[in-house]
Amino acid sequence: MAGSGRPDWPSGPAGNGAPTPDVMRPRPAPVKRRFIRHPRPFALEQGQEFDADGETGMANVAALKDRAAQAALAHVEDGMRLGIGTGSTAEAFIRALGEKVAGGLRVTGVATSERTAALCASLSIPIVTLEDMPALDLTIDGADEIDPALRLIKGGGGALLREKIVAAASERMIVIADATKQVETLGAFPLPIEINGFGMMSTYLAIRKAAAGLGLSGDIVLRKAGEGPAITDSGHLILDASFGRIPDSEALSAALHAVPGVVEHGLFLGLATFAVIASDEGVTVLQRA
Ligand SMILES: O=C[C@H](O)[C@H](O)[C@H](O)COP(=O)(O)O
Repeated sequence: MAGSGRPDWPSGPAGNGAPTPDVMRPRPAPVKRRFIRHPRPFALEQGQEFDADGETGMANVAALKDRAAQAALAHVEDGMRLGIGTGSTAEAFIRALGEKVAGGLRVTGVATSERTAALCASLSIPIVTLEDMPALDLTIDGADEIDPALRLIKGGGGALLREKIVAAASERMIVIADATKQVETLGAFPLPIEINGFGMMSTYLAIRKAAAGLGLSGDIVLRKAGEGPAITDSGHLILDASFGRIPDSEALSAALHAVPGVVEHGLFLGLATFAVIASDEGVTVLQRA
C-alpha cells in the first residue's frame, strides 16, 4: 500500500476485511508435545516426546485424566450449583458426573462452552445459564499449565472467556489435570488471548508493545480452524502468544487487560482453590504455594 505507511496485507481471514499479517500465521496442530513441562515424577527422559493421547513413558494420559476427574467428583455434593469446564479433562469429569446424576445426584450446572453444554445435555445433566444462576458453589475445569502458586494458563480449547467468567462466579474452583500440566513457570504453552475482530492488527501491535515492555517477545499467531480463523463461542478471535517464559504473570495480565480490543486472556490468577493432579504415582492435591 504505497505511501500509507502500512504494509500490504493479504485479504482478511475474518471475513470482515481484516488483515492477515505474516506474523499472525496459523499455528500447526499440536499433535505431539515435547516433554518440557515437568521433569518429575515420570520416568521419562528430558526432551522425550509422548503422544497427546498418551502412549509413552507413563500410563495412558486419558486414564490419568479420568483419575483426576474421579477424584474431583468426591467434592461434588448433592444440590450444588456447578460450573462445568471445557476440554478433554473436563469431559472426563462430565462423563463421570453423568453417571452420578443417573444414579440420583442432584446438581445444576452452568457450561463454559457450547461443546460442554451439548455433552451435558446428552448425559441428562441439568444445565442453566449463568444469567439464571449467577452465583455458583464450585467450578471444576482443566488447564493447559499449572504453576506452584496455582496460576494457570487456560484456553487451549478456546473457551477461556466463559471459563474465566464462570470460575470468577464460583465460590471455589478445582482444577483437574494430569501431571504433564505442572510447570515451574508459566509460558511454555502459548498464551491464548481472545480479541475482538475489529482492528485486530492494531490490537496485535498493542499486545506486542505491552509484552515488550515486560521483556517478553515471541510469535503471536492467529488461531485457525481449517482455512479460516477460529471463532470463539462469543464470536471473537484468538491470538496464541509464544512468550516462552512468563516471569510476572500478574504484570502481563494487567498489561493485556489495558489493551483495547483484548477481550480476555488465558492467565487465570487467584482463581483456583486447589488442583487435583493425577500421575502414575496416584492423585495429589496441589495447594497454593
Ligand atoms: O479452552 C479450553 C480450556 O481452557 C481447557 O480446560 C484447557 O485447554 C485444557 O484442556 P485439556 O483438558 O483438553 O488439556
